[in-house]
Amino acid sequence: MIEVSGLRKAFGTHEVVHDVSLNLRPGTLHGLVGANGAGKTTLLHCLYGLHHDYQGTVRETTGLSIRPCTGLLPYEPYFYPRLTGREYLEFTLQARGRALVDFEGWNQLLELPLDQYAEEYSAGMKKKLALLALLVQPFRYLILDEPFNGLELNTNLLLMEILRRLRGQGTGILLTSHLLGSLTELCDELTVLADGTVRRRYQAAEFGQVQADLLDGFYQNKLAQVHRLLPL
Ligand SMILES: Nc1ncnc2c1ncn2[C@@H]1O[C@H](COP(=O)(O)OP(=O)(O)OP(=O)(O)O)[C@@H](O)[C@H]1O
Repeated sequence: MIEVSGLRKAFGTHEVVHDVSLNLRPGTLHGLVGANGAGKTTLLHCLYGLHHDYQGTVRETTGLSIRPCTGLLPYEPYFYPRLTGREYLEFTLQARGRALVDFEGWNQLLELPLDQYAEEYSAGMKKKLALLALLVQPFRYLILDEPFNGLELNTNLLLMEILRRLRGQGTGILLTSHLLGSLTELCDELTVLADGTVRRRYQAAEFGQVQADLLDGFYQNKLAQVHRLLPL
């Protein structure tokens, strides 16, 4: 299991993650929700080791080093210029010292033009390529930052089934999304972040309360403001 304990992360003097603790267990789907700027991406980057200058601990409890057994889907995947989709996939395998595999089975699902330059893909195609690079190799953990964002409806439904299957095979998956319905349909556990702290955790049996907790007070205040700005 990946265990995060007492995590604090600042950019300069601005602390954006304050004393966050959470666990990611193998064979579970753990959703992370929170407003824009709540600290979700920063937390994921600390877990994956993209930030090292944090306080607290992030560890795999069996002693594994996290990065080699974990795949990260970044919020905005970046691709080197003049690299085709296929070359990018080959590069990601080689970078981890893995043998090349046949991509076609997975690409029958995502239907990418693998021989075109990845930098020329649409935003949704780039997201699919970054996902494909994770799906063609085995990982004990996956960290997915907004995996559904920008994907067409069919692919989102496929992705949900793929994530359920990976969970069934024992993968521990931590994902962020602003699509609450997708998270409550998919996840075993939700953590709500607000202003860099854990506001509340929910187990699946409690998911019915999440929408009311997250939205009702916020939405009623904003709705009153809309009515003030646009009186009928
Ligand atoms: N490189 C950086 N330098 C300075 N501040 C940063 C940096 N990255 C993030 N922040 C700040 O950290 C806070 C948390 O940002 P973060 O991207 O983690 O939020 P988020 O919850 O993922 O938001 P969103 O839902 O909009 O993606 C924000 O106030 C943001 O401005």
